[in-house]
Amino acid sequence: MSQQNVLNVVDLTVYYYTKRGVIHAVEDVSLTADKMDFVAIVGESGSGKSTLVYALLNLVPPPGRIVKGSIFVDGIDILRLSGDKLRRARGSLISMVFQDPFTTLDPIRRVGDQIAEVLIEHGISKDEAYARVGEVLESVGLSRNIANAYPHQLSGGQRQRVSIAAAIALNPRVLVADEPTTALDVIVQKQIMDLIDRIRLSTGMSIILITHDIALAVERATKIVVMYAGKIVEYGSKQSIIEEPLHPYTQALLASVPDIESGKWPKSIPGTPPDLRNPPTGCRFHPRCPYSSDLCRIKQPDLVGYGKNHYVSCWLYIRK
Ligand SMILES: Nc1ncnc2c1ncn2[C@@H]1O[C@H](COP(=O)(O)OP(=O)(O)OP(=O)(O)O)[C@@H](O)[C@H]1O
Ligand code: NI
Repeated sequence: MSQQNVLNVVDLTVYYYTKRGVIHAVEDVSLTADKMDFVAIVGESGSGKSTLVYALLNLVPPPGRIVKGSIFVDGIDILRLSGDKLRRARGSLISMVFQDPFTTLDPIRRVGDQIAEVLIEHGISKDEAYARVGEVLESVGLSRNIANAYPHQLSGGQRQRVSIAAAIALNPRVLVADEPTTALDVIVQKQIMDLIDRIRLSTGMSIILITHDIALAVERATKIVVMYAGKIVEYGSKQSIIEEPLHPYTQALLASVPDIESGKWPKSIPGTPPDLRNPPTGCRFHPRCPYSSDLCRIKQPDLVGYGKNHYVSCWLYIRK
């Protein structure tokens, strides 16, 4: 992996230690993002997508714990930081936009004060912070006057723009977003995605976005990460993944995208995702895989390179 990667995740493993057992939510995940990359993380519910991105900011809630791994942003390992250093890294190196802006915005404070506070905490003077608030609100397509509004006076789309403004106010290298548009209607969803893309292209920020919407990933991403049961099963440039999906799970996911032109119904993937307290042996997808063999039941396949910028974890592609 080159030194130039803005984000470099190495062997990240995150478990939840619940009373009913240890949930293997993210296991040995490695991935990279370059400047201006738009990485879409896809996979069924419960596959570990949110756990992975919360870990990127060292924000996994208890009873979750990062068991091992490194997360380098610009060469700095976020997981080796604590206290003030960690707080400063959040926001200036990597920051996050959540699904529901109500969870991040304080309902009883003006939005401008909330954005300014983030800047002041990072050592910026009050005057400079308020000047930056106006600027960053405009950069997300809002008027400067919005600074005086309270969150409830804004529409859902405006609120999400405010949280994006707060997240990018310190010009982080990486912007992480966990399904940032699911609470919004379709037209506003597109506007917010256009905004995120514009920010990426104008600042060079890397975007890491979780989505349930495969069509959105196909439309916007430069890289696609496919997660299944806490593991990356396939990962690569968007082009290579859609032109030549290798993993049977990726093939099934892409086949589940409704084909509007042909009027075909989407195919759902037979079976259900496994219980991560006791994941299947070998390849975690083997119980649902139409191609599974004895080897798949016994031994976990490594994530191996297949062509340029394309990695897959499947025995079908490993010379035995
Ligand atoms: N706070 C928590 N305590 C215990 N287990 C958790 C917690 N958060 C997530 N998990 C478990 O970790 C696994 C991965 O969950 P995660 O939320 O990361 O998946 P996801 O891919 O983001 O799912 P979704 O698409 O539904 O948002 C699941 O088995 C889930 O039940
Ligand atoms: Ni999630």
